[in-house]
Amino acid sequence: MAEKLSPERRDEVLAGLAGWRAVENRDAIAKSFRFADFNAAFGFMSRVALMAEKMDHHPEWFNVYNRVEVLLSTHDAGGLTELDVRLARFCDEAAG
Ligand SMILES: C[C@H](O)[C@H](O)[C@H]1CNC2=NC(N)=NC(=O)C2=N1
Repeated sequence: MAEKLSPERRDEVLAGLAGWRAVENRDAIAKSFRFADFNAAFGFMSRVALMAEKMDHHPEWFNVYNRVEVLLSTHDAGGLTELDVRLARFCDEAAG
């Protein structure tokens, strides 16, 4: 199982991930993505979903029309791990 990030690594990760923020009262990161329309938002979600399955690491997310709120945390570890960092980077790539 992946290990929780050290406080130092957590700070470093947050500084390096544009638009991602620490979630209050939870060891997790979140970002709000906005797209041109629902089609673009759902395309993004499809790309992330396929990667999430491959990684066996899944986002918590919420979609309304062109907006996708993504929250990442490793449930098995009870907090942030390198798996979340990897999926966050993929989300940024998949958003274009
Ligand atoms: C049983 C299964 O492997 C686990 O529930 C996986 C699936 N996807 C997961 N996704 C996330 N974000 N965290 C997990 O701990 C996790 N665990």
